[in-house]
Parts: sequence; structure tokens; C-alpha cells
Amino acid sequence: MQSSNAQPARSRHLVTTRQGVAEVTAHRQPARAGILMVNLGTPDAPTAKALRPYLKQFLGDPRVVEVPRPIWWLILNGVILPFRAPKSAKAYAEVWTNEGSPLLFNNRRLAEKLATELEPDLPDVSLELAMSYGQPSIQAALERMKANNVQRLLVLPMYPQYSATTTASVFDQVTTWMQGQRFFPELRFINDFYRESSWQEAIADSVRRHQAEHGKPDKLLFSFHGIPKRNLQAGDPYYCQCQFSARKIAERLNLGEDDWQVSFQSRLGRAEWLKPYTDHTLEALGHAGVKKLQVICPGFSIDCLETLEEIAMEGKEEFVEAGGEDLQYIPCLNESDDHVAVLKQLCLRHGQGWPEFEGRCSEPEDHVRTRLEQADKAAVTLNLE
Ligand SMILES: C=CC1=C(C)c2cc3[nH]c(cc4nc(cc5[nH]c(cc1n2)c(C)c5CCC(=O)O)C(CCC(=O)O)=C4C)c(C)c3C=C
Ligand SMILES: [Fe+2]
Ligand SMILES: [Fe+2]
Repeated sequence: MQSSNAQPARSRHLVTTRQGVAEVTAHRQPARAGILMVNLGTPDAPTAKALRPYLKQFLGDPRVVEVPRPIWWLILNGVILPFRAPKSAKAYAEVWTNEGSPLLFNNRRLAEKLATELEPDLPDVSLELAMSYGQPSIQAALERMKANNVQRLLVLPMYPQYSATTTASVFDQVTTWMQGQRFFPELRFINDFYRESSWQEAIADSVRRHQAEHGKPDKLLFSFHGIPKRNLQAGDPYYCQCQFSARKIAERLNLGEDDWQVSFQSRLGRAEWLKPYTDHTLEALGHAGVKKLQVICPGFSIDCLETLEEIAMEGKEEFVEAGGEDLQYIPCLNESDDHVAVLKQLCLRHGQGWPEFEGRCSEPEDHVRTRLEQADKAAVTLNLE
């Protein structure tokens, strides 16, 4: 009979070894490169019940809200969640479709199109879509890539402009996952892509196409998601990148200084956020006699609650109430061919030098082979295979 403590010690040892062998066995597949496309995330349903865990994860991220933790947890759980969850659920219900949340299904379509576009030239590059908050999670996507023997990883946050509140939180989650890995992939991270002329041109072209059908407006408003003003003062480059983006797009459209302006939407809480605020701007433009307004949101890659509800529905109402006649919302690039082309070019450039991105097949490297041999030896010694 075995002593009661010998058994757990032995099985613990075997379990760890088996996992090690399983991990190393993944390396028997050819090495791959992976693109991890990440967007913000969305609740599972337009209900207060589904909003609560989503908002808790999102607003509990110290990159998103920088208020010291014990105080913030009290405010979040005691004030924000009970009031915000039902209010946001109503707003989500306005844009929810049979296919679910627009952010997720529109981004899925884009990811599928980009993967299809990459596949013929780059069969050893796989693409996964993940969300910072909610599902599909970044961790699950990284686990799938690991099982797929992804040894080179390109992270593509779907934010044209960098902000610590969005882009850096993707980096945090990826590197936190890596901290738990014995072997992690070589990593490249795309911080932003607002300077890409192809991106600027794709947005400008979407405005031209809209205007070819609906005519020119009295004014074109560039509305970006806001962040607290103190983040800008602390060094977040987001505000400057938004201003630069809008100016470059306006230049491509040959707009005069009075033909366009920038504003910031979606603020939350009582602190001052980036100004001018979009809702105040819509009101002011209506009062100032602007009748026909076109709004574009070049900080969003994919249409979502903040564009479809806050701008195209709520914003339109605010503008019309203030005396405006027509607010036309110009959609995000979403799954358009132009967007796919911009992202393909971006990924190819950032993947330069990696064999899978250059259509070269990669041989297992020496250290991987050594690991395989060691694992085989361990498996034989321990009678695992
Ligand atoms: C402190 C709060 C928030 C900061 C900072 C913030 C920055 C930020 N967000 C986006 C993009 C999106 N935000 C979306 C929704 C959303 N944003 C906040 C709060 C902050 N965002 C909340 C609470 C919500 C949820 C909805 C609500 O309750 O109002 C979305 C849409 C998600 C969807 O499901 O459709 C996007 C996209 C950026 C780009 C940004 C900073 C640059
Ligand atoms: Fe947001
Ligand atoms: Fe909003």
C-alpha cells in the first residue's frame, strides 16, 4: 500500500511533465506567425445583467481609470455600476442586431476578410480577433495561437491613435499572459497607424464617396472618443494624434479652415475631458446656423455604440433640436476593401524579416529541436508515451 503522501507528490510531478511534453509537442507543427487583432470589447447582451461584468472589467482596468484603487472600487461598485449598467443597456438595445453587437460582428467580418486576403501569399500567418474586455478574450486567443505553434506574434490594436487607456491596456494584457509562459513568442506591437497615408486616404475617400451621393455639407465634424484632460497633461499623445489625423484628412479633402472642426465625445464622470465636447459642439453649430452637418469618427475603426447610437442617433437629435436640419453620419471603415488593404500593408511592413511574413517556410530552430529531444527523453524515462 502506498503511503498517503507519496501518491500526490508523484502525480504532481507527472502532471507537470505531461504538460511540458504537450507544450513541446506543439512545436512538431511548423512554426507560425500570428496577428492578434484587438478591439475594445462589448457586452454579451444589451441587458443590465450583461453590462455589469463588462463595465466592471473595463472600468476596473487601471489603464482606463487612474483613480487610486480602494476609492475607485467603492465608487465603481457603489455608484457607477448600479446606475450605468441599466442606462448603457438601453443604449446598446438601440444598436443591437440579430447578429449581436455591431462592434463585434463588424470586426469579425473585417478579421475574416483580412485573413482571407493574407492566406494565399502567407499561409503560415494566422489571425485571431480578440477583445480587451468581454469575449473573445485576449488570453483565449493567445492560448489558441500557442496551440498553433505561433512563435512570432504581431499585435494589432484597432486604434489608429495611441492612448494609454486603450492601446497600452492591450499591451498589458498580452505581456501579463507572457509572464505565465515558459516559452513565449517573439513580439511586435503596432502602437498606432494614424500617420499611414493609406489610412488617411481611405478615410478621405469614404468622405468623398459619401459626398458624391449626398452633396457637400456646411461643415465636416471630426468627432473622436475623449479621455480625461489630465491624461493629456500627464503625457498621453492621443489628443495630438487626433488633431494630426483630422488635419491630414482635411488637407486631403482640400478643406478650408472653416469647413471642418474637431470635437471629443463619450465623456464619463465629472472630471474635465478633452475639449470641445461633441454634444456641446453639435448644439453650438445648430445655434450658429449650420444646417447640414456631416460627422466622421476617425478614432474608431469599427462602428459601435459610440458612433451608431451616440452620434448617428443621439447626436442627430441634439443637432436638430438646436436648429440644425440634417446630421449625416459617415460610417467607419469597417470591413471595406480599403480598410483590409490598409491593414494588410501595415501588417506586412511590421512583419518584415519574419520568415512567415516573407512567404518563406521556417525550419524548426535548434533550440526547439533540443527541447523536443529533451522532452522525448523525459517521456521515455517516465514512460509517458
Ligand atoms: C474612463 C472611461 C473611459 C475612457 C478613458 C475611454 C476611452 C476610450 N474608449 C474608446 C473606444 C470605445 N469606448 C466604447 C465604449 C465605452 N467607453 C467607456 C468609457 C471610457 N472609454 C464606457 C463606459 C463604454 C461602454 C458604453 C457606455 O457605458 O457608455 C466603445 C464601444 C463599445 C461597444 O460595445 O460598442 C469603444 C469602441 C477609445 C478609442 C478611447 C480612448 C481613446
Ligand atoms: Fe470608451
Ligand atoms: Fe457613449
